[in-house]
Amino acid sequence: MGSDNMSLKEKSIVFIGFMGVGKTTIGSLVAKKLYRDFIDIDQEIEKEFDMPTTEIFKTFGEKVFREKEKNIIDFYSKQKLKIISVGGGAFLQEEIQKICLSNCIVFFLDLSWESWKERINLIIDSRPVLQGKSLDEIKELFYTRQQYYMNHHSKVETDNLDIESVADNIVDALKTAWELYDEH
Ligand SMILES: Nc1ncnc2c1ncn2[C@@H]1O[C@H](COP(=O)(O)OP(=O)(O)O)[C@@H](O)[C@H]1O
Ligand SMILES: O=C(O)C1=C[C@@H](OP(=O)(O)O)[C@@H](O)[C@H](O)C1
Ligand SMILES: [Mg+2]
Repeated sequence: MGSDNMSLKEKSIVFIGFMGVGKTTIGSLVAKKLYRDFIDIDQEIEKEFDMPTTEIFKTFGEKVFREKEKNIIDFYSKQKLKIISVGGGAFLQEEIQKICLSNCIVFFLDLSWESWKERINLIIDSRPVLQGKSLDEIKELFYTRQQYYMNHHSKVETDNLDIESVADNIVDALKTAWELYDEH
């Protein structure tokens, strides 16, 4: 496996990080700025099941969701020039980590717990993993999950930055890397 035949510039970009850090919003904006296709893995899963994630969890269970998540990520991460946002639970699967890290450039969107908890109301209804949990339980999940996100190529700080600024920082970082490592 791997992507030895792909130049750095052709590699797809993958965004990882905890629920609500902005993977979908920022990924979509970065795609627009780079004139690339944007793929949100959750949206692809929802299209396949023709129902929202919360319904998929209720009807088929998390295991079925995770299997579909892996298959869709495997499909898109092997393609060139895509901007891909995966769900916050994707990197809990070692196989997904391996596929993304070997084929793509993986950006970890980092946000502190203090900033994250201000955002909870924006996402709670659409994230089945958070539902029925106390704030303390969510905090524990937040910190437990961080170890999986340590497997990345580049970390992006997002605290106190609006979506536009984060996306611009990512585009700048990519352009610098592409120039530095341009094989031609
Ligand atoms: N840098 C930011 N500043 C303020 N709000 C943000 C920022 N990034 C994302 N958001 C908001 O947080 C919510 C969750 O964003 P989303 O892109 O769905 O996150 P994820 O895909 O990581 O779960 C959205 O309402 C989005 O507008
Ligand atoms: O962290 C998780 O386990 C999940 C995160 C969600 O995506 P976002 O990270 O985009 O919210 C979505 O894949 C699903 O609700 C499960
Ligand atoms: Mg998302």
